[in-house]
Amino acid sequence: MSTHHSQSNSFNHNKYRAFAPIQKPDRRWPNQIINVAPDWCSVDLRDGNQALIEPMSPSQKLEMFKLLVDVGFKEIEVGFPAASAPDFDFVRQLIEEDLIPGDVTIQVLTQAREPLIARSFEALKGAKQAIMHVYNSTSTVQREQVFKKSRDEIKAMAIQGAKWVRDMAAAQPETRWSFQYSPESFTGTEMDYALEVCDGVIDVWQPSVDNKVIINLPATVEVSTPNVYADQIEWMNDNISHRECVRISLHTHNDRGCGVAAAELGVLAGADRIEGTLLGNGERTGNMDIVTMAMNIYSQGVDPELNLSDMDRIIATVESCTQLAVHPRHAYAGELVFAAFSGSHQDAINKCMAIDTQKRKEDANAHWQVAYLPIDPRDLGRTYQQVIRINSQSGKGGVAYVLDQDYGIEMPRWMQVDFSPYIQVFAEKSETEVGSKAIHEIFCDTYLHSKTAPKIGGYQLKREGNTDTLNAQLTLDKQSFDISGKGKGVLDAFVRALSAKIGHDIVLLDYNEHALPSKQGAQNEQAEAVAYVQISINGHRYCAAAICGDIVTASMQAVLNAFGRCEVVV
Ligand SMILES: CC(=O)SCCNC(=O)CCNC(=O)[C@H](O)C(C)(C)COP(=O)(O)OP(=O)(O)OC[C@H]1O[C@@H](n2cnc3c(N)ncnc32)[C@H](O)[C@@H]1OP(=O)(O)O
Ligand SMILES: CC(C)C(=O)C(=O)O
Ligand SMILES: [Mg+2]
Repeated sequence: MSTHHSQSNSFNHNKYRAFAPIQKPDRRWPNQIINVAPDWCSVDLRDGNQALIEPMSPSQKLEMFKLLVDVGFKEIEVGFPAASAPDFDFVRQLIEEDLIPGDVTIQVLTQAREPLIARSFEALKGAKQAIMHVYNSTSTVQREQVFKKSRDEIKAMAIQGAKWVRDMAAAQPETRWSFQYSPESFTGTEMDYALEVCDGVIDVWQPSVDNKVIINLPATVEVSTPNVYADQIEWMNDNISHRECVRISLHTHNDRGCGVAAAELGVLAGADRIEGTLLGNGERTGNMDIVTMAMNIYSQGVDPELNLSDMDRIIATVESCTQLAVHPRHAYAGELVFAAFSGSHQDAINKCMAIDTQKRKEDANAHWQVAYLPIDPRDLGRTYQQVIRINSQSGKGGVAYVLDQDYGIEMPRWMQVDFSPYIQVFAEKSETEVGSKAIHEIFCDTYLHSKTAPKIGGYQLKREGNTDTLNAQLTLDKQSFDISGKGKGVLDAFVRALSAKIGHDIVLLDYNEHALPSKQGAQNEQAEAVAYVQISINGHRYCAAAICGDIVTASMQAVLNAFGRCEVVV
């Protein structure tokens, strides 16, 4: 019986076949952990570059190279010099202008073709140390359909390539050479055959423990779940000849979205080295993203041996060199990856951050345990502004956090409850994010700048025993009037005086005050204080605040501002 799916030509799963997992009863990698960083090799300037709409210009390449050096890469694939004059010239520039630090080894890629290998050696003339990376495709599909060659013929191509590399390197002894071989499309290659080819190349190069060869096992196209890749790597790790003289390197792509996962599982399976690019630019869906993998390692308390703390520079450089924007949700680097808009997340982040701040005062290495934030955003130069952001999904905690961080306004909880709906209504109406300036303006308009509130002109206070006697002069609409009252404390006396004046009982429900941080850049400026009050008149509650150099005036003005919000007229 035909189904809708089988009738459709354009979306027909029947033309695909499941990837056959390899049988591996002795699988060990699931029980391993990554407790040391692998050796990293950046291929931004080669695999990343060859995938761009417009390959990098010489100045972009140099900018990228400098970034890679500063981040801490010790091995950098700088190009495919036989491909084009700009690729060749860039390698020459690095060598002739002595731009390669002593502890950095450059690497170039070449096909297993004599003229291309010769051109690549020419490009590397005068290099102190270098890796010559030669590849040929070994997969069934490539053998049968692209090269139309038998297994033996493809193996012979690899071995011949290895011999050319060996012999041409011997002719340039001033350079300390390392050799790298990639059975390209390794994951689509029968394992016994991939092993046979790699062993053949190793046999030509005769590595030693002191001069190892690199066998790079690429997932040129990601075709399986990452566990299958890990099985393949573990199998190669167990069976390759002269393992002690070989660095097993991984080079994964991201076709199924698991390039990082495959590389991580491959390291569990015994690999020593990882090739990838910063933020994952590369062929099709990209190369394995080294930023993500290194940060994953970092987040487990292991030194990734790359310094990614200047994430803004990494993003800016990658974007300007590749002309590709970093996705706002890109792991660790995206603009939104540490941002919390939703109220419950903000609440949890706030509470955990408060505890973390205390913990960190005592121990800089205290365990980072902040809900919703797998790592401390400050490690990557991110600020709290990028963490707590306000829109219609936010709650009182987030709004309070923004006012506190940007304006030093530490709203008490009862006022947060009162204030939150004002922001909610604004966010719903504007249908946009509400910035901290707008939040502050709404706070001032709501609580500080009541047009109908009288202003304190002056006051006199006398204390006898426990009783304060207060006379205060108020102004409203250019008219002045006096009020007076007695109470236990200034505020009590003031509230009684005002109640008597208006003929309604005012009940002071809540009161908080604190000093405000001095404004940035202001010198010798008198510190200001803020007072927050909640009063009740005729069963209705009103909140307000006031800011003043004198806390007594601030507290009385806050009561007046709250009073100004009610409908009762003096
Ligand atoms: C998975 C990867 O990323 S591999 C790296 C891929 N990167 C690039 O290709 C970018 C740089 N490449 C180039 O600029 C060009 O391909 C060049 C200059 C290297 C070669 O260009 P051309 O000589 O025109 O050959 P072309 O690229 O079409 O290659 C196809 C030929 O090379 C052969 N070939 C391809 N790869 C290899 C290899 N690794 N080893 C030996 N021969 C190879 C093919 O069988 C084919 O041979 P044929 O012409 O006899 O059919
Ligand atoms: C040249 C090789 C390593 C490559 O880029 C790939 O297979 O993806
Ligand atoms: Mg690749």
